[in-house]
Amino acid sequence: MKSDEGAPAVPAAGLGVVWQAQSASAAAAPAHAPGVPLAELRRGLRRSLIERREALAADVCAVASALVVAALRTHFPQLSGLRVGFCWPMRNEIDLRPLLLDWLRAARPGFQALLPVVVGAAQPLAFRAWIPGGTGAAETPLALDRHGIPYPASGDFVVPEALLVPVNAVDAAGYRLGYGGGYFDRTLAAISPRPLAIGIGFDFSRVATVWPQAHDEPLDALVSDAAVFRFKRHAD
Ligand SMILES: Nc1nc2c(c(=O)[nH]1)N(C=O)[C@@H](CNc1ccc(C(=O)N[C@@H](CCC(=O)O)C(=O)O)cc1)CN2
Ligand SMILES: Nc1ncnc2c1ncn2[C@@H]1O[C@H](COP(=O)(O)OP(=O)(O)OP(=O)(O)O)[C@@H](O)[C@H]1O
Repeated sequence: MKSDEGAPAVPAAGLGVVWQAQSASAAAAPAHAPGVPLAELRRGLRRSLIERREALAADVCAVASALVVAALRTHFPQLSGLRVGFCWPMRNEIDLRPLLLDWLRAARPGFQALLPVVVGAAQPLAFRAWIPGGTGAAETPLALDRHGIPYPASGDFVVPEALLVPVNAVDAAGYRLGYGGGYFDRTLAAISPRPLAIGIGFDFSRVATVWPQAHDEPLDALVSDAAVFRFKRHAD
């Protein structure tokens, strides 16, 4: 299969799917250190999991990325025909670029790879198409945003149908912690219809609770290097 050339040899269908109920009660914070403000607990959890990931060796990150890519191919094949937002990896995040590049080369009608554009600190993210070199089409010029992350410097804004959302922590109900900017929560709340939201991260990012807040938007699924988790919606 041409599109898999160069990909590390990992089992494509070896990862199981776990269904988890996303109940209203799961959103109620369970017992925690009495007297410690939730914002502080969330900050501490975010910091410790980012530190754990940043301490990983490059080859560990590469293997985890290959496993996540294999699971996305197997369990979410519909993504290859959608407008898919993903993130340029930073600080040892899972690297999805080889997958998006494969899907660009496959050129299924309707597919676009989109990168976020930070428009403003309290704004939802916008998205622009990413076309890397070597696809035959004009390459998208990248610039660095206020956080030092590459983003497409020009092009129309495009509304994503699915978002591959990096997680620093994710809980049993599908709530996540990012970097504390609130960007993805604002983005998921702003786009209608709501895009399919798939969390992407290391399996050690899974925790019992992130003490979700009123503004937190739950994920539909999480793909880690160990399994695929689907968060079932309960009719509220
Ligand atoms: N690779 C990648 N790109 C992404 C995201 C992401 O999670 N991963 N984002 C996902 O939303 C957006 C960027 N969000 C970010 C939010 C905060 C910081 C940041 O550096 N925050 C400071 C602390 C800020 C504060 O003082 O509160 C830090 O972590 O040091 C970086 C990116 C869009 N691009
Ligand atoms: N829909 C929203 N409307 C207004 N403010 C919001 C919204 N969503 C999040 N925020 C604000 O953003 C701030 C950070 O939120 P939170 O700690 O959940 O970020 P995060 O999910 O870790 O960040 P990110 O999505 O950027 O990775 C909070 O102070 C919150 O009030």
